[in-house]
Amino acid sequence: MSQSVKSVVILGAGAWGTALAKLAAINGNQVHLWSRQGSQSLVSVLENAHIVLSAISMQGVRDVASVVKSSPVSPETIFVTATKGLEPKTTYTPSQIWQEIFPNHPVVVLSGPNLSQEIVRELPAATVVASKNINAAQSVQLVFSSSRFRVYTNPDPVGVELGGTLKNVIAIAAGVCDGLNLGTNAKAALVTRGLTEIVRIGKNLGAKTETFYGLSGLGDLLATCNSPLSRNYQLGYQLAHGKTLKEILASLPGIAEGVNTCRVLMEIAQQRSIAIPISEQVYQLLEGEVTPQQALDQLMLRDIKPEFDDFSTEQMW
Ligand SMILES: NC(=O)C1=CN([C@@H]2O[C@H](COP(=O)(O)OP(=O)(O)OC[C@H]3O[C@@H](n4cnc5c(N)ncnc54)[C@H](OP(=O)(O)O)[C@@H]3O)[C@@H](O)[C@H]2O)C=CC1
Ligand SMILES: O=C(CO)COP(=O)(O)O
Repeated sequence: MSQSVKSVVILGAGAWGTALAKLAAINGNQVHLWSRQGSQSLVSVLENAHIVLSAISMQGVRDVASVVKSSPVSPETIFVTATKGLEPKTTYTPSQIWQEIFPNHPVVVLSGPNLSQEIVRELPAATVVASKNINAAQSVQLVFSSSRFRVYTNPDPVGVELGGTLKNVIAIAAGVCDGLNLGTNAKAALVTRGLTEIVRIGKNLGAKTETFYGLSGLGDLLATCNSPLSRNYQLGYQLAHGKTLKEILASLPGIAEGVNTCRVLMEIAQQRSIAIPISEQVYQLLEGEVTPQQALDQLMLRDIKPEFDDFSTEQMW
């Protein structure tokens, strides 16, 4: 694989930004890792950047994107977003925010089963780069692809982004499931029905259903729901052990985006009348309205129904 050296700016020196900076540097790219706490100004690092990748947590995305907007960037710059969240005020995904602020630049979503602690240990992993602009997605693919990180392109940025974002809510439920010792059958049922909720929401928001069965959907759901390295899973696990949300957040290493995402997700589901029973129980649990055991009972005692929403269609999705 050959390519010209690119100037890559990574915004956010948290766990994921640091891991991605390492991956881009492996291929000989010129990488600048920017943090608001560092000494370099944003203006100085953005000069001549081919690729600007944001690994900022959701709450900071619009602020940082607005500051980038007021800095000189090349008209050729590709923006990449690796954030997994939803904006409370607008319900926008991060890529929708970047595209709104930079309407004339290509925006690429990078998302997949990518627990950063495994990636910094140089364990093998795969991810997806998705964009309406296939050339931009391929440029980003070349920057990050290596013998330890396999990068696929995909033409459905919203689907890729929603898979990575919505699975965080199900990962909280999966942590609760394991924390309550409910067993492998329960966990399989939870994750599978969780995927159904993700597909329902995603389809309604214009994503392609098949995207959710790929790496950025099912792949990331499996990784996050089965690993204690996931902050969202950990949060659910500790809730099941009786800790309060406040206590857990105070000791969690980094952000658990599922908490904010769950609130925004509930709003979207209510506005569009979409059934998301598992996510709704996660919401009530986070709000302190139910205990983990009560959430489980509510799910098990729901009205019985067919497995699929519409069995008359030939394709199940
Ligand atoms: N860790 C992982 O395994 C993965 C994480 N992600 C996603 O990547 C995103 C970041 O996650 P992660 O790196 O783990 O989180 P961290 O909590 O480790 O880091 C968050 C980063 O965002 C920065 N930030 C937050 N708000 C602002 C702001 N207003 N202005 C400037 N910088 C800001 C923080 O800066 P500061 O340090 O100065 O506070 C920090 O660099 C999340 O959306 C997460 O879901 C995606 C895939 C894998
Ligand atoms: O998104 C992730 C893995 O793909 C990271 O999950 P957490 O944010 O739950 O740690």
